[in-house]
Amino acid sequence: MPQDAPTHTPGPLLAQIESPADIRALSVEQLPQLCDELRDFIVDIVSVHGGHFGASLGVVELTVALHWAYDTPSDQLVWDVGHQAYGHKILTGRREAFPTNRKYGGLSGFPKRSESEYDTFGVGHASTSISAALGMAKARDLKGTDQKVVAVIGDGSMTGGLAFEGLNNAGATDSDLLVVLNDNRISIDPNVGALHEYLATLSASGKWNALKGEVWELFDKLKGVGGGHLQRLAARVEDGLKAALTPGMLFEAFGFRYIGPVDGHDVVALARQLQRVRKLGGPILLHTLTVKGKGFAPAEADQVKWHAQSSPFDKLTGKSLATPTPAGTKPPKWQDVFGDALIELAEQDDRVVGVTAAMPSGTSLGKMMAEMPDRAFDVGIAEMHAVVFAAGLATQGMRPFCAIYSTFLQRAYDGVVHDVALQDLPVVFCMDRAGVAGADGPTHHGALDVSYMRAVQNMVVAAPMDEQDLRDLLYTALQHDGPFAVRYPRGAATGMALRDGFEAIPIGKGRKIRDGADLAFVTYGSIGQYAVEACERLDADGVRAAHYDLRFVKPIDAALLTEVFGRHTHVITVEDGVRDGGAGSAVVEWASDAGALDGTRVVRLGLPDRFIEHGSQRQLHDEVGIGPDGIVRAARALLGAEAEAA
Ligand SMILES: Cc1ncc(C[n+]2csc(CCOP(=O)(O)OP(=O)(O)O)c2C)c(N)n1
Ligand SMILES: CC(=O)[C@@H](O)[C@H](O)COP(=O)(O)O
Ligand SMILES: [Mg+2]
Repeated sequence: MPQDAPTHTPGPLLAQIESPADIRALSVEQLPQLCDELRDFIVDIVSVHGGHFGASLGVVELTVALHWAYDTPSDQLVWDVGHQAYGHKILTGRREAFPTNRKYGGLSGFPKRSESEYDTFGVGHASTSISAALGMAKARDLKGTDQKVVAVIGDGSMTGGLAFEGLNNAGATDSDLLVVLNDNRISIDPNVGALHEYLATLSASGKWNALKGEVWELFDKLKGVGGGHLQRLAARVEDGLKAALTPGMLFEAFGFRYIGPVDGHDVVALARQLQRVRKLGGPILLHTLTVKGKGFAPAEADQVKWHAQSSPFDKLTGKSLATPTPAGTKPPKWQDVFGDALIELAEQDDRVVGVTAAMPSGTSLGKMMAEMPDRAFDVGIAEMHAVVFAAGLATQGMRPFCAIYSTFLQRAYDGVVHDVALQDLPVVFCMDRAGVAGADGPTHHGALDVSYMRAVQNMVVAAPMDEQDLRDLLYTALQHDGPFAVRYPRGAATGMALRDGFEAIPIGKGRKIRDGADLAFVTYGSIGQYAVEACERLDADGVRAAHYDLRFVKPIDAALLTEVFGRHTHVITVEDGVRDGGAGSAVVEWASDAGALDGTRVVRLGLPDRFIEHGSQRQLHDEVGIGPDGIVRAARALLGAEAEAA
């Protein structure tokens, strides 16, 4: 357990739960107490250590009821996204380790197969649970075993196309599969789309459900009396009425037996319901209604804010316990620089529109949605759709800026290639959370975008070293008549003074940050700030390093690299992304093609060819050697090795 993780005391019943078998030993009447204690424990831990919050509070009863009614880990429980699985982790042998959640070397914030046999499927990205669960169910059928498979998916995650692909496939099979639709009527931000509206009508169908009972009773009576003609007529009317009025008709049409909506906070009723459902066969969808943040008043009142918490808070009032930063001293977040710049661009140019896939707060596109609701679109958790939708907008002369986290854009790669680049459409990919994302870990690191974007024909691929450059690159992208990708990281930018307005940057033009005779750093993106620090530290050693900021990996700045390779025999490239195919590769490929490599040693610093776990961004940068220490070390090693060889 990391050293700085204080211990927390669970309630008496929770303290006895070492595994779900202990939950199953409880009577159903004891479950409410277990839920109360579990909820308190989650609040206790997150109030000190931070993490995702509202979603786990909302599924406390569902989690307890599932582990009570199902025989986990033999029965397979698949969580979608997994940010709501804190209760599951705590109940499945990880209570004592839970204070290490999301910390460097500690538990993962998401279910992870290597962490526990109860984590049946690794998650972090949304909408995968139904497909994965169906795969497990099919494997079971093929192997002739009899375990049950349950997918738990939220209403937001259900807006993803992948979820529908899973439903479509599952509903056409006779495999036993339970999908629990945990409907709390919110995503990270307010949920959107027609499905959201549909679910709202189902949720409101409580009155109909009551009436329905009476209507079906009447039909049963009618069928039991009178002659055959009356019975047949009653049966036909009943079928017709059911088809027309049954809540969940959409899911029934997908081949699922729909049950619900049920109160997801009545743990006793829910546990009994699940016990009954476990005995049924075929694809079933159980629709539970829950409240995100349940039981913690501030989180219920502001569900967007309490989706996750990064700093400590008072566990009674919710008041932040973080040391306040004096006003005006906090550098802006990269995402806000983007969000503000986009509004300015949109004010200047009617063609500018914004697109996000369910991340208005995270990308700060929400600012434009608030100011220009007609020109900024949240399309739901639907990255592929977002990209193709943007492509469609671009065919009609609009200039879409697609703000998508680097990691989530992976899901839309075919749209990037087939729908945007191949048609040379002017879509701007604003790839937020590029580089290591931090506590969310490997599912969320934006590790691959430099490599995957570099490979795409027609694409301009850029990254700002500071926020002035981000603004200017966005402006440059707007002037460009083809696809353009720009990446920037999670967290705070430099805090530099920004000039008014924008300046176009010639496409493919990097810049020299400083001269130096002993070696050259060639950096790509905001990680270049570490090289600035490294240069200062090397100065103190009497090593004079030059520093070049590439800005573009495609097209790459041939003039700048001609200077680098013309003047230096020691070059270190630095990037916050995988080394394979990344900016360093681009530099070496250019030098090789240009015949400029001759005698020059190039060291490429970046993410290695393995998945990087979670921790703070700085811890992870240091781990892989792209923090200031690592850069200085690499420089000394390179120069030292040469000195030794001489
Ligand atoms: C592919 C993908 N896109 C976006 C996200 C970011 N994301 C994480 S949770 C979430 C909202 C999920 O909403 P819902 O399924 O309703 O769960 P809730 O938080 O309401 O419990 C989003 C958009 C993601 N994890 N994966
Ligand atoms: C679970 C999920 O995908 C999001 O909640 C994600 O953790 C948000 O990350 P940021 O905090 O970087 O917006
Ligand atoms: Mg939801």
